[in-house]
Amino acid sequence: MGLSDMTRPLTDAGRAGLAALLAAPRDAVIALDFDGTLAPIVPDPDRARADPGAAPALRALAPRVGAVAVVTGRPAALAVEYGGLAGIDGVVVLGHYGAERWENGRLTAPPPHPGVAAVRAELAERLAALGAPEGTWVEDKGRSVAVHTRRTAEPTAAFELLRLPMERLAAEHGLVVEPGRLVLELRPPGVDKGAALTGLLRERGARSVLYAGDDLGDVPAFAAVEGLRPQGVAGLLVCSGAVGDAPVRELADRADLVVPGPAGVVELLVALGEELSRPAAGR
Ligand SMILES: O=P(O)(O)OC[C@H]1O[C@H](O[C@H]2O[C@H](CO)[C@@H](O)[C@H](O)[C@H]2O)[C@H](O)[C@@H](O)[C@@H]1O
Repeated sequence: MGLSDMTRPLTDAGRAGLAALLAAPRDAVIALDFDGTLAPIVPDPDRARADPGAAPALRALAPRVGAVAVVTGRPAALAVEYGGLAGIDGVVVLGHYGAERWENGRLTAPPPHPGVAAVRAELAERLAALGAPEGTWVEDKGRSVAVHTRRTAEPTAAFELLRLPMERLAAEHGLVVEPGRLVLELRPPGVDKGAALTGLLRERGARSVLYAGDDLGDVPAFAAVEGLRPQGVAGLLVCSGAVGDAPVRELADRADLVVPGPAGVVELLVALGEELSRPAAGR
C-alpha cells in the first residue's frame, strides 16, 4: 500500500517526525492510545475491542522499531486483552495513564489510592442525589471509577450536570477528575499520558516518536511531544478523528495528521510497516 495521501503528514514538523522515524526506526517509539484510536468507540466499554487489523499491524512493526507502546486510561491488562496484544513481543502497555506498566506478560503497579475506595462507597448515593439521568453508568476500573453518560438520553447535558459535583467528590478524597468522551473518571493524581510517554522515550533513548490519540486524556502526550521537538526528538502527532462523535478540536488542531478513526490509524500503521520492511539505505 505504501504511504498514501491520507497517511502523509500535513505539517513540516510532522514530515520531519515521519522522516526521522523512517530513517532510524530503531530509535523510534510508536505510541498509541486505545479507545477511539485502536478500538472504535462503542456504547458499552466492556465491548470495546481493537480494530481487527491493529494487532497484526503492531506485530509487524514491533521488531522494526525501538518500541511499540499503548498508552491508555484503561487498566493495562484490559487493554492487552481487548487489544489482542498478549502474544506480541516488544509491546509495552502503560495503563491507568501511566500508573501501571505491562511488558512481556508482567504487570507492575503501585498500591491502590485509598480515595478510590471511599469514592466507590459514596458514588451511587451521590449520583442519585444529583438526579443523574437514567443510563448513567459507573465503570469500576479498580484504581479509579469512571462515570459514563453516553447511554443517557442527553449524554452531553448529563456530562455537564455531573462534571462539577464529580470534581468536588474527587477533591474530597484526594483524587482528580479526568474528563473524556462522555466520561468523568475519578482517579489518583500524579500521573498523565505526557509523563508516561516522556519516561518511555527517555528510557529507550528515542530520537523520534509517533503518538496517536483521540481524547482529552491524550492532550498531555501531545504537549510532551511538542515539548521534546526542540530537544531533538522528532515527533509525528496523529489525531484519530472519531467516526460518529465530533473529533476533539484541541487534538485535531494540534495534530500533524488527522485520520478517520481506528481504521485510519491501522491504515497508517500498516503503511509504516510496509515502508519499514523495504530495504533502504541506512537501515
Ligand atoms: O485512554 P483511552 O484508551 O482512550 O481510554 C479512555 C477511556 O476509554 C473508555 O471510554 C471511552 O470508550 C468507551 C468504549 O468505546 C465509550 O463507551 C466511552 O464513551 C468513551 O469515553 C473507557 O471506558 C474509560 O475507562 C477510559 O478512561
